[in-house]
Amino acid sequence: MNNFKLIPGEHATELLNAQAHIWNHIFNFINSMSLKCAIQLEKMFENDQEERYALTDASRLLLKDNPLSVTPFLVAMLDPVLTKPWHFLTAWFQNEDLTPFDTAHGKKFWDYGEHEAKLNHFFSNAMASDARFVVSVLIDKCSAVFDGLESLVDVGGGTGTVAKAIADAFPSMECTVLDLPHVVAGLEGSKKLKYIGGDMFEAVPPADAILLKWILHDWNDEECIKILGRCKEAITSTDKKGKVIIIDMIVQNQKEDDEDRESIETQLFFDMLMMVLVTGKERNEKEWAKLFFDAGFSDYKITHKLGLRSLIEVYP
Ligand SMILES: C[S@@+](CC[C@H](N)C(=O)[O-])C[C@H]1O[C@@H](n2cnc3c(N)ncnc32)[C@H](O)[C@@H]1O
Ligand SMILES: O=c1cc(-c2ccc(O)c(O)c2)oc2c(O)c(O)ccc12
Repeated sequence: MNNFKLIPGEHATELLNAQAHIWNHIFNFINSMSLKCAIQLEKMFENDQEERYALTDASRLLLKDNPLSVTPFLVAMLDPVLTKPWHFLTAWFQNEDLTPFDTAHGKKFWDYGEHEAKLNHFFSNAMASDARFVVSVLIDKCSAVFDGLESLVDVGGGTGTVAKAIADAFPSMECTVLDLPHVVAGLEGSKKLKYIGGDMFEAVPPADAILLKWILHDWNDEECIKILGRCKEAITSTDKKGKVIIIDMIVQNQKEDDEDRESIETQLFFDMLMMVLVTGKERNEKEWAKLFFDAGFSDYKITHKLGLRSLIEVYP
């Protein structure tokens, strides 16, 4: 193997560029890890009291004390428990395990969370920080979605960040959070806000509206149809016909121009994340529509863009 030309002369420049390009891909994870380090050292992203410089919007979202901070999400996603499964993608493609998370840890994500307080805590904080962000935009920009509703159940509503904010903003609405018993254990409700420990695959309490924020992307089509079926029962159990309100991504179609490249790439990162941690995926509009009709709904309306996610109202 020592007598052939490794690099044909005329292609040397192209090959060196290709090598540099691959190096960039190899070390992409250094971006994530350096960001995590900077956050943990709490050295950067300080507000400058003397206003010599201004923070960008992105830096502001990394401030520890900003209620809308994305830092809890970063801390959870880059914890070794959630990065380890990526080393098991190849093994998972060749075995029968449900997810790479199972292959790495020997159990499902939610069984792990139930028994490991640390993951449960990181994950709850990550979800709550996003929930604060989204619900403030929702109440500010999309309040018409809640017009005329007397009751709402936030299915998989976690520790109740969204339901609490909705109950405060619309005092005539009765809000309920349904989540797994270990998630809502010990949480105190109020007159306008109830917590129910249960299983959304079994039953969803009746209401005018069911909210599913960041739920359906965690599950495969068959599982989603079951959840949506329970939601449909919940909004049609009286003679009043309610609606399901979904907040999740609608994967954009690839376009010719570069404008939406980063957005689509981020949506596809989430698609991979859902495959690695749980049994879910991100869906395009056609795939969403099929889910709704397969679950027995008759119509849907995509009303608002919430960054990379959308608000979808689904009608029985
Ligand atoms: C990705 S989190 C989304 C939390 C919240 N909706 C938000 O967007 O901030 C998914 C939630 O679904 C809950 N969950 C998972 N399986 C469930 C089940 N079978 N019944 C009810 N809730 C469930 C989890 O505990 C978790 O709180
Ligand atoms: O690590 C994750 C795990 C889950 C998840 C865990 C337990 C469940 O019972 C469930 O239904 C979903 O969902 C995520 C998610 O939805 C994200 O957007 C980002 C990360 C995750």
